[in-house]
Amino acid sequence: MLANGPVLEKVLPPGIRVDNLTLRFDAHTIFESLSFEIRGGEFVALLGSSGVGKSSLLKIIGGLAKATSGTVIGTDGLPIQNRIAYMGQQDLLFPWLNVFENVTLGARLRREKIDKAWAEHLLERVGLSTRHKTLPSALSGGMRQRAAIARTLYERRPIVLMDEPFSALDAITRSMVQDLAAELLEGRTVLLITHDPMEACRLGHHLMVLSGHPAKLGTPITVAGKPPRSPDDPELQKSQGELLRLFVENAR
Ligand SMILES: Nc1ncnc2c1ncn2[C@@H]1O[C@H](COP(=O)(O)OP(=O)(O)OP(=O)(O)O)[C@@H](O)[C@H]1O
Repeated sequence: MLANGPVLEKVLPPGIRVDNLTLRFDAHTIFESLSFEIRGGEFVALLGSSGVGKSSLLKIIGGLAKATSGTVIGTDGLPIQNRIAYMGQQDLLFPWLNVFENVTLGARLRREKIDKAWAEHLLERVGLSTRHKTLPSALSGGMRQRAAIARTLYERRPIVLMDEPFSALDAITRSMVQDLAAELLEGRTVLLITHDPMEACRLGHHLMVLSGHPAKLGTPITVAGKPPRSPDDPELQKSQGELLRLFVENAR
């Protein structure tokens, strides 16, 4: 703080408050009375076996699907749907738009001026600087995913929801893009679905595991230290061990 100068306060984004959320498809209850809170500015990784209900939960939080009952609201008491950037499992790139046009699509739809420098910076950071004019059909699966990540980051929303965003990337690119996400999403409220315990422990402040039928959330695991953690960080390894033990217990 500068003496007699302005106090530079960091404005925290809103967190997410989920209260008594229940989801049923016919007689099948996916989860029941799920309640939890993600504090503003925290990066939470959500894990759990396939089909347990992770994507459904993320879509409900993002306002893309309806819960049977329960509420989702910002920790500031206001709705969050218009403050979210959402990246789903499918990259949803528009096939007739090139990479640059896809990344800046949100601005186009809102009829805003396009921040060309920001889009170019992101495309460079995800390794697509020579692909601005390429159509999605001419990209590999990993490239498409990187374009979708750039599009999500372009939005600069206070809350970011991501469903397995790095799954199609090779190990080296994945590590590079994880570093980029940790850097650019620092200070935002993030909920990331991943099947990769290492990824969760590299990036998350807290880890939540959804398990059982109907699914419940266990006590969150807190990972000490600042993301992105190096793979040989003892805190990462400790949390990864804790997570794997939990998976084994849940499978019994
Ligand atoms: N629209 C729907 N109608 C009926 N059942 C559905 C619908 N959407 C999801 N389900 C069911 O809800 C359950 C949870 O699905 P969901 O996609 O949320 O799981 P997940 O944990 O994200 O799985 P994965 O890790 O494989 O992506 C599954 O049994 C799925 O078949």
